[in-house]
Amino acid sequence: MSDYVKVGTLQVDRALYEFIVSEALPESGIVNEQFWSDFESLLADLTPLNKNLLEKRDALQSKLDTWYNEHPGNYDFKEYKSFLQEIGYLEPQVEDFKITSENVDDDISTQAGPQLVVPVDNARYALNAANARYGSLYDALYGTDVINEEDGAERVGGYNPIRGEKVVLYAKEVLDQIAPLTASSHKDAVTYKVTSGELCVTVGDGTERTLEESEKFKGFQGPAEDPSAILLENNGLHLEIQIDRNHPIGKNDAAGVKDILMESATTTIMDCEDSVAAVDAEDKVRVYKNLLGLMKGELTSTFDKGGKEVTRQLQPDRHYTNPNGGEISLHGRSLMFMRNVGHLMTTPAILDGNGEEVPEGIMDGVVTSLVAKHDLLRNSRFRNSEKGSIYIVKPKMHGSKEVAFANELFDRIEDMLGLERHTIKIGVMDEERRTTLNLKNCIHEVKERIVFINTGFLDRTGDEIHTSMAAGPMIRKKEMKSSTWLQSYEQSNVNIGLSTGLQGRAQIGKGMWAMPEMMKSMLEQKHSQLEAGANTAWVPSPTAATLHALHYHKINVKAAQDQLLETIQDKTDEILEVPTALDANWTEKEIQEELENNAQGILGYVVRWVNHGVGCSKVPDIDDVGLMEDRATLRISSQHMANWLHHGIVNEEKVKETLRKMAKVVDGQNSHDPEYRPMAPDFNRSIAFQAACDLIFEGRGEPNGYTEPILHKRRRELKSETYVN
Ligand SMILES: CC(=O)SCCNC(=O)CCNC(=O)[C@H](O)C(C)(C)COP(=O)(O)OP(=O)(O)OC[C@H]1O[C@@H](n2cnc3c(N)ncnc32)[C@H](O)[C@@H]1OP(=O)(O)O
Ligand SMILES: O=CC(=O)O
Ligand SMILES: [Mg+2]
Repeated sequence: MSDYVKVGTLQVDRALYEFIVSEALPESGIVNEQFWSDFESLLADLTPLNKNLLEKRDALQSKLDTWYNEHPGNYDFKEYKSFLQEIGYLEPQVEDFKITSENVDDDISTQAGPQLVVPVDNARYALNAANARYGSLYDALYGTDVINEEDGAERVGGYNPIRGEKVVLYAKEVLDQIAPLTASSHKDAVTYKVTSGELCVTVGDGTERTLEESEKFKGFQGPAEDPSAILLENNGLHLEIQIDRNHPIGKNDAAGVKDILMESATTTIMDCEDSVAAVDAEDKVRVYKNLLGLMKGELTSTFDKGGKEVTRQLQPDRHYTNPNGGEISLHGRSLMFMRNVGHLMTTPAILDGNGEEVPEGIMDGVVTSLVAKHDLLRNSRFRNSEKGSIYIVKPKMHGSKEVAFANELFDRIEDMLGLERHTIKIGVMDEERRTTLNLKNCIHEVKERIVFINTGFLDRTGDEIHTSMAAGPMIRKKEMKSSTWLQSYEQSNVNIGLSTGLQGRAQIGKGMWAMPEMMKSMLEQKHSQLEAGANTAWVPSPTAATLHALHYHKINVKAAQDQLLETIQDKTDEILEVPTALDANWTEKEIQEELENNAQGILGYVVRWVNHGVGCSKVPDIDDVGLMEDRATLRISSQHMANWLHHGIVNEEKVKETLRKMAKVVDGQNSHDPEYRPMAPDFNRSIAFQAACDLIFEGRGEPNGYTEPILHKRRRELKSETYVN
């Protein structure tokens, strides 16, 4: 139960108050009384603006619903577009301009590489993510389906040398592609050494080879004649050949190579948003504490792994001798962004003078910036930003006024925390339809602090369904990825990013690979995001980051972007193509399959969210493929079901029956967990099951189809029940 401390007119939950006063404020250069009084005025000034923006969202949605209802079936496109202009949904476009963001770390501005996302409330995972700047290629290959299990190469039990051999072969082929040797293969190497500043590789017949492009050799560790590590660089990404003839793998390798370490997650998003379940002050403090620990370099996590106690902490930087005998050091950790929540939710962690919950996005902005100020003040043994910037990702904004509001919030936070103007950088998620359509204007509002745009296609799909809910039944979920609106949205995002000068200053990012176990498919497909002009793209795990890094070695993103700059076109009309299936003639089997797949994903995710407070889960779909589910994927599934219900493709009874059936399946999938509370057979008593029902049956009326309001309400209900019992 909440216990509030009165500070001025604010009431601050004691847990949050104590965290701020005793952990976040000391050494930040900010005085307690001043902090709270500035926070109070900031809230007083900005809360009404935040509310107005949310009202505007609802007003526009209501106009859209009315319009679609008045224009059933195939409407006149020109008329539709004029209507969107009239209501201000399509904004008049600003004049051409270029962004001017300064003090952006190279990891963002010029280095192309994978972007990892991690729920920051999980310290073990968050530390793993921060440390995922470098990852073992051998482990990534051995542990995933990239290497097949044929001919005795199964992934079972202890180390399988047949599999190991395949891994080494694959990895050496990677080396041959990234840093080829003159007239030889790395497979033939027997020694690596450094002679007169050059990498010298002796092959099987005793001949000496070197790199085809000698400038790719950047450094080494250990003695030049017998190095323990060789550092290479290609397309701005590093990799390290690790040599140890006493190591179980190295001793069986002719050149003593024990592993190839790949520079992997160049940047990481420490997520406070869709992969996190944080519904009250207790939860928010857990999130903020981990962030503070990361920024002060003090976070540790101790856990049991394979029967052994392991303590994880941040990795130090990496040091090498350069070819000329000098020293070089490289970041040992991924550059961290912090994803704040959007403008929608309020939080009971602070109540304002009227006793009302304050906007959670404002609180996140203030507290995460305060926490990150410790990095700028060098209150840590490590640096996150060498350039003295704070990186915040702002999700779920609709249109340029909402981006302008985020800009104003950041200005105010900078004033409050004594930071220079534009110290706080912004990553703008292009994941709502109104932002996609007005992206140029959105970027313009933050042109001095923007450091990324990213196509969050998952939320964006949810918003596509919700916005045009009344237009008709939507195409099936799996068809969305190839639909016109989505493809044009992806292209338009890159076009606008390039034409507003993001190249060389900021990231143009693409979305999540949501099948964490399908790494072979990822390797086969995710390079297309780079070819489409992205210099970063999201991955769900460190292993995926290491494998995705291979794409950046193959593709020179800057060259791809330069080519795309030649062919920029306006895509507005295509983006406006609503993905309805007005003539659909689905069979009963297809309809049931769609329902069951959506229901399984919803229930599998929601049960862990509501009952266990887990915001991101791997949930099997009906084909038994484990999918990364977070609030954005939940938004899609629940809105899709709500849409088919609304248009009579399915009826309420059928949906309920499917939910009950799939709840039993999900219970079965979780039966190994002693903490798990089954949803069946007493469905009415399961708060998680009720939450899933609400998300579907009330989905049409939820603001922009977001799932947060229902999830928060139901999780709080469960928490209060647990405290009472
Ligand atoms: C639409 C959007 O907004 S997408 C952005 C939000 N989504 C995310 O952030 C996805 C992040 N990924 C995850 O949370 C997880 O990978 C999941 C939930 C998908 C799968 O988790 P699990 O089932 O626990 O994974 P699995 O058992 O295969 O692997 C666990 C190991 O991988 C590590 N791991 C998995 N994901 C991550 C991650 N994102 N960052 C760091 N480490 C990770 C864990 O630390 C653990 O290793 P450890 O034992 O050494 O600590
Ligand atoms: O946040 C990412 C998305 O796809 O949504
Ligand atoms: Mg999103």
